[in-house]
Amino acid sequence: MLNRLQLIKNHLQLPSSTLRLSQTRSIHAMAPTFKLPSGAVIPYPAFGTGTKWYKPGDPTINRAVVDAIVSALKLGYRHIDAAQTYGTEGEVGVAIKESGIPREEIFITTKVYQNVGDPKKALEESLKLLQIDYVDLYLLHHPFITEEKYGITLEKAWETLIELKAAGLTKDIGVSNWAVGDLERVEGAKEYPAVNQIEFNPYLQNQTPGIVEYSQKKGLIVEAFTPLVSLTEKGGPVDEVVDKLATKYGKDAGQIILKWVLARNVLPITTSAKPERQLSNFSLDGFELTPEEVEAINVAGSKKHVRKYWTAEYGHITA
Ligand SMILES: NC(=O)C1=CN([C@@H]2O[C@H](COP(=O)(O)OP(=O)(O)OC[C@H]3O[C@@H](n4cnc5c(N)ncnc54)[C@H](O)[C@@H]3O)[C@@H](O)[C@H]2O)C=CC1
Ligand SMILES: O=CCc1c[nH]c2ccccc12
Repeated sequence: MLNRLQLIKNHLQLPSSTLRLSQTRSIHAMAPTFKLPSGAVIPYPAFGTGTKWYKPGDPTINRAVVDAIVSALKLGYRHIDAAQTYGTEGEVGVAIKESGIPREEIFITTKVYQNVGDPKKALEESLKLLQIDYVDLYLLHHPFITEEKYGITLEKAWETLIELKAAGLTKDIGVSNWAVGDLERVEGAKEYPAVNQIEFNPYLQNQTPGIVEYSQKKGLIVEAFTPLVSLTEKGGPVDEVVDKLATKYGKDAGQIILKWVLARNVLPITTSAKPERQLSNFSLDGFELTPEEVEAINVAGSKKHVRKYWTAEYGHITA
């Protein structure tokens, strides 16, 4: 089998069949499994198509975004995190076709934000852009849903996602940026969210008070966006701990942090335009952080608070 560095040099020439996840990830006893109510297991790390790639309201296909997604798929990523609001669902659809990887081998998440007033219409528009007839996971992008602003209540929006799952337009359903109080509002629904995608990293170990423990106790899979903020905003208290561990394990800082996310039983969503980083962020096997090393990052990270998203809504609450 090609070694990973050789892989990076050749990855654009990989045959369209490319690598199968089983070829690129040894099954490690410590590796968490993120199993959904449908029985599907969510691959990780997810490749993000927001943040770096935002183009809201711009329907033109950005080749650089397509190429980045194709590169990630050819390197072995099998989970794409999308959202209607990013404006990049068209690029995801083109990239899946160009990758030559069968659709059923790719776990595709998308989300509804601005047009949450009609989730069915929103999902149908997303499926058209993605060039697929179902998504694997559909999320309410945020909980700030009111009749005044969107013409629908949070509870009704959630019930609509339950209907969309029953109709087969999505295999599983969940939420993003929800706090404990939001989850309590759908406690009595026919189905409960399977996923809560939140901002999570050493500098934000609870996006809102108690949300990680509450979500995991209730059986939700917690997904982490912005896991690498301590790298994108260097100079914080985790740097020394992470750098020492990177040296100890012969890995880069990104791999240490993504491994820390997994050790917290949270699924990381990250992104990069660089194939080398894409490969590095995907290569998370072959080592495990000890509980003491995980705790060292917990403690160091708790000394600094960074929130990048939803500050208008959540402010800078330190959960
Ligand atoms: N549900 C929501 O409200 C949100 C969801 N997301 C999702 O999460 C995805 C990832 O979010 P990000 O903040 O971009 O994640 P992130 O914290 O992984 O940051 C990615 C950035 O880190 C840098 N980077 C990547 N790999 C690196 C490495 N190995 N070493 C050093 N630097 C590295 C690159 O500059 C890259 O743009 C988004 O694309 C989107 O899909 C992001 C924000 C909010
Ligand atoms: O999901 C990404 C974060 C986000 C929060 N608000 C907006 C608005 C438009 C695009 C992305 C986002």
